[in-house]
Amino acid sequence: MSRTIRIATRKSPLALWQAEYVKAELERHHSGIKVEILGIVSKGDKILDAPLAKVGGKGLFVKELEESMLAGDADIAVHSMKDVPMEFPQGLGLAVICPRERPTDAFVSNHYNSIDELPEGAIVGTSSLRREAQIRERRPDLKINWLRGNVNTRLRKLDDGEYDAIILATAGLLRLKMPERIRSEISVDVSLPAGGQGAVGIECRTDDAELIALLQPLHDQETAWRVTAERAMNRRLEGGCQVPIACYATLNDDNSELYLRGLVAKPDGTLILRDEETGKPEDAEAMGIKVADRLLAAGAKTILDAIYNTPNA
Ligand SMILES: NCc1[nH]cc(CCC(=O)O)c1CC(=O)O
Repeated sequence: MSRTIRIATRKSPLALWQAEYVKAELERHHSGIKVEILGIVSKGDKILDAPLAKVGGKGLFVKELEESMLAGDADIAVHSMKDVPMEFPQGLGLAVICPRERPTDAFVSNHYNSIDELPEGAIVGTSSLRREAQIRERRPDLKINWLRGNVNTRLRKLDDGEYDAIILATAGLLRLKMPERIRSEISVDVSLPAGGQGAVGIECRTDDAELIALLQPLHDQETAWRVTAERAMNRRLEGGCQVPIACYATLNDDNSELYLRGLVAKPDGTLILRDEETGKPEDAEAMGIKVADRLLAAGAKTILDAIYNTPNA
């Protein structure tokens, strides 16, 4: 088939890696198609000194890519599933979820090997309330400082000595070919990942059946079941990646059982509500909702309302 597929992407190194990955996979599966990458500079990439919520919120990056597809300038957008909002605009939808990279958080430091090795009062950089809460629960003595920017910027700030350690997604460091930066992978028992972390999704117009068919070989059903459960939980809790919510699902060896763990935390780590559910992969969505509802009943709503009502969040 001779068709050109245009990929809209942010121009950060990670976003470009994801776009190049999808381009290579599409070319591998379909000889004869052309794939072009259309880099879009986002407002969120230009304004780095303000909390993301103030520049337009968690969905800002995605919205600009969606506009280019709706305008007909691009055919697909490639997203990190962790950053994709729960609802899609009219006419757009998620066509494919690609195989997941390692979903863990990574401990990155030039002096220490793990959270437990950090000396008392050490400074840890992260701007994820999810990571902050879980670190504080384990190590209330540590100082957690704000850290934004793309992966390279964050690493430079670490190297400049502003932090004793920083926390980044393992997947990002592996994709950017910096495995040596990972001093240790943080166990999911210590830092439960964000919903969708490590997975890449492809969004396109829902009326483009030919394109959706071309994308199908990139789909990974195991990742899709896991991410579906995680996102269902997030959706019920109305959480994006700017809230202290973690959710992580795994499959057993023969894919007969899906195991979902979730938590909602006070950012200061003094209260972390945890819940879990086991079920059939086909019931992923219902499992996510069930865990979320139990967390809400246990007090998650009070925690989340307090965060949404904090002016600087
Ligand atoms: N919040 C930003 C973000 N969104 C996706 C990744 C990379 C890993 C992934 O695809 O989940 C990262 C970087 C990070 O959290 O360190």
